[in-house]
Amino acid sequence: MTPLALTIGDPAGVGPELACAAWALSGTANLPHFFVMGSKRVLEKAARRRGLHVKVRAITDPGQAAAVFDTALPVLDLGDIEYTPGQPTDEGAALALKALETATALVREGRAAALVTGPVAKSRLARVGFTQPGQTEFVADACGVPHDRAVMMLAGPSLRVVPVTVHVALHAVPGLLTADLIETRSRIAAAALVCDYGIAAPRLAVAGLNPHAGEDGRMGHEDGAVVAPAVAALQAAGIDARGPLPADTMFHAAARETYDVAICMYHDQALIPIKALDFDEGVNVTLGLPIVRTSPDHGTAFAIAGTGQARPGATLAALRMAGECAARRALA
Ligand SMILES: NC(=O)C1=CN([C@@H]2O[C@H](COP(=O)(O)OP(=O)(O)OC[C@H]3O[C@@H](n4cnc5c(N)ncnc54)[C@H](O)[C@@H]3O)[C@@H](O)[C@H]2O)C=CC1
Ligand SMILES: NCC(=O)COP(=O)(O)O
Repeated sequence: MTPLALTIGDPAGVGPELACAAWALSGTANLPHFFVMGSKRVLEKAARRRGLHVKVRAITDPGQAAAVFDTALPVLDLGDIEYTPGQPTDEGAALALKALETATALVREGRAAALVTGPVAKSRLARVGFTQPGQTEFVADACGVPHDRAVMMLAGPSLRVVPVTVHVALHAVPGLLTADLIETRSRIAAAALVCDYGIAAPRLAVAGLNPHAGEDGRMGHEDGAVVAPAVAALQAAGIDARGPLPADTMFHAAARETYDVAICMYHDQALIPIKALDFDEGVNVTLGLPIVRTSPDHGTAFAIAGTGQARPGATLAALRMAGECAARRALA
């Protein structure tokens, strides 16, 4: 009954209200027990604004969450702040960062079963001392895992995708892509699909970088020079990998049946198809870590925070997936 730790995210975003909505739906959605790392007052205000009757109860230790969860949303309280939905502040970013740091430490210590991070705005966090490109790299650093071995995967009912390069400018992508990076990230993804998702022999579809996967070098050299050698190395290691495949025909329904994960060369090549297909159930999960970490696929959605329009599906899916992966690891 070790609970999951859910961070509140940026208080001005949709994180607090979705934490409350998830608790309110936890019975019907069959969610594992969780507690929020954040602010009792912020959660209470967010629930009220959304018209939810959620009792929020402060706990002092994750071990108390199970006894509280059936009647109230447990929170490890980091204090109150002034906040307005949709209007991010440095104070709010500092609370989000503190929640992330504290929750990550608790999961590392085994006092919470997995980390589920609420949405934060990276540009706001950077103003209060956050040095990493995203929460993925923050958690990797906390676990002592090099950034190239902490692999972002987005998973939904229709598709799983891994972006090999992530939060970098598009013009930098060709220079960053190496056969070694593609192979390393693909191997970590394949291993995680076995351990955390119970897929005995994962099938990897590796996208090309250029249109038509380079069209035999007429539309760019990277597919032949970088992606193809990575796929060959994966195959030589006994991994069921194919590619480089033209990315434009990888994501239609019949194509998706032929693989378990699409290895993509850059952020939008991966995230556009999954957010088009599975936005309301998409989970961002970090593979290759000693702890389980998931997150809803969406961001802070400042424009709709506090309006009641934010849909909770991705948060529910992130909690559920974290619980399932943690349970599978506990049994291994
Ligand atoms: N896991 C995380 O912490 C993530 C954080 N971000 C951050 O979020 C901030 C805003 O990013 P955007 O690109 O605008 O993405 P976003 O996901 O916040 O919003 C994109 C669009 O989707 C809508 N939307 C988002 N979540 C929704 C929900 N639960 N229900 C209904 N509609 C929803 C928004 O209203 C907006 O129209 C950025 O600062 C970015 O860094 C973005 C993605 C993931
Ligand atoms: N586009 C995905 C995203 O922004 C999530 O990043 P992270 O904070 O989970 O590293």
